[in-house]
Amino acid sequence: MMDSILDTEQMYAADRAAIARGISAYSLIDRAGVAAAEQIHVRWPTGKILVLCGPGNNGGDGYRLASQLHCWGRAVRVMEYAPQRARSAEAQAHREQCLVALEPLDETAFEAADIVVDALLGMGLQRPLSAALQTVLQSLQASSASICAIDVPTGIDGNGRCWAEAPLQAALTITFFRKKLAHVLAPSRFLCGEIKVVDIGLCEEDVTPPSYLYENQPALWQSAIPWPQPLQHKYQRGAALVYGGSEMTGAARLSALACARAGAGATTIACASDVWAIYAQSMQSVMVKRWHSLSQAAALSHSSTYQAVLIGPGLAPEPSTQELVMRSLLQTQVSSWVVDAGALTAFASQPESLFEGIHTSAAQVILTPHEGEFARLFPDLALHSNQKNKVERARQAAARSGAIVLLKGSDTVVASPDGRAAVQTQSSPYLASAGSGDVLAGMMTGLLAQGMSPWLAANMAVWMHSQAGLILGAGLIAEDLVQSIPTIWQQIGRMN
Ligand SMILES: NC(=O)C1=CN([C@@H]2O[C@H](COP(=O)(O)OP(=O)(O)OC[C@H]3O[C@@H](n4cnc5c(N)ncnc54)[C@H](O)[C@@H]3O)[C@@H](O)[C@H]2O)[C@@H](O)CC1
Ligand SMILES: Nc1ncnc2c1ncn2[C@@H]1O[C@H](COP(=O)(O)OP(=O)(O)O)[C@@H](O)[C@H]1O
Ligand SMILES: [K+]
Repeated sequence: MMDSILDTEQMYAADRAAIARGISAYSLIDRAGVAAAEQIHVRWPTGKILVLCGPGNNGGDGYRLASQLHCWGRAVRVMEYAPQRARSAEAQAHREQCLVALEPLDETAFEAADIVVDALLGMGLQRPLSAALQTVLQSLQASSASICAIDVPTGIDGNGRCWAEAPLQAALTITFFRKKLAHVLAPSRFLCGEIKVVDIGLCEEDVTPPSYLYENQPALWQSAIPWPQPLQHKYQRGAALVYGGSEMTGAARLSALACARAGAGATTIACASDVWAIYAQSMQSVMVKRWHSLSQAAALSHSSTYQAVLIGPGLAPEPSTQELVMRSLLQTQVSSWVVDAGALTAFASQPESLFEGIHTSAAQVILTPHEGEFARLFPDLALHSNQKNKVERARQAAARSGAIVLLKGSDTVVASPDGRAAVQTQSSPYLASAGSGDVLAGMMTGLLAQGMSPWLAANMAVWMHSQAGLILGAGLIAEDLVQSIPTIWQQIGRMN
């Protein structure tokens, strides 16, 4: 079973479940403090340590880890923020037992420390930081000390919401039991630096109901990889259809090549007859089929010739695209569909009709919007009009549309209507390049054509795409992503 990712509420609930089965709240802080001290000692074996303790249980962890580091002979100072504030009994107990002298917070001391441990505020943050605390964070950031955050860098809560003008940027973040949303979603993930998850005695059974949110890692889809079988011919490996546009013909070509390299045995581009020559001249392994009318185009996906269809890359966001999507999808016999780009924007004025089509269709659909396309289909769930986090927004969109929603970005989220969701946490900003999304959609279609379930194909494609971005790095263009797919397959092959 994969480790799940928790939101703040789920973490507090897991805490309560662990306490109910006999681990005391005092010992949770005890374990957290000792485990964090170990990590700090290993990462920075020498140097003067300053621990900043806040008024909550995050501060409780700070007192405990300071004592532990002191026992190991480290030079440690402890400074308190809001010491007079009422705290939990267990945080108070750890404060009283602290083996290091408690000093008032003094910003001039930051520069003298080699390592500053931020145990000011943790995931329980609920309101904007006071101006005084923001100033403390600013002087800490300006100092030359290495910053180690306990649970989360002060200024962001467990769900990744930012409550500070300038939250702290840590070099290392030590968190407990499981990663929280703040550790996987952008931009908070980038404030954490390296992230270490340590054990404090909680177990997956303490998370009830289960979170169903995971990091997108090979363990999620590895056992379902469609390796070709010795006796298969190309159509048994899987056939895919990619609808090509009439103006931006490059998009569908990139998608089709990525689809073929992802392993579809036969990939076909379908396009209007007047642009057939453009496609036919430039494609070799990919077949090109021409249609003369919209009904002919739609009919191509009414038979079971193909196992997967991709519609959208390079298609104009206009009524004819909307009509093509509806007419092809409603009567399709192809089980898996990817709807992307122009085919998403075509429904901007009436997203409900797309969702109705998806609910009515026999196909399983993956929608692959970036935030802009997402805002057109789900305006109330858009980034700046909804306070909810990206996982929640994608989950609601999936439930509403009946499709798997793959919401792109530096923290791509895949959410299924059944509630499962996954976040891609390792990626490359060089993927922000024209045509990169077309390659992603194509790879997904290739995996679907080979019979992978939409949930797994979506996640595997996102992972492969990110991996290609990480390997290629600076200078990559979408064509390179296509070229690198065999290397990614070799990498996956070596994992097995
Ligand atoms: N299983 C767990 O979740 C465990 C959590 N532990 C620690 O406990 C922390 C959570 O503890 P708490 O719930 O006490 O929360 P925090 O320590 O994060 O802080 C909450 C406290 O700060 C106050 N506060 C909230 N927003 C504020 C603001 N903007 N300015 C000033 N004060 C503010 C609150 O009134 C409360 O007193 C975690 O981050 C973690 O470090 C560990 O002790 C052990 C186990
Ligand atoms: N800053 C970033 N870091 C990592 N990946 C990114 C970043 N920005 C975009 N991407 C990825 O690059 C791809 C871009 O897709 P899309 O926006 O559809 O572009 P296009 O339409 O030009 O192909 C998506 O897979 C997205 O997740
Ligand atoms: K903290």
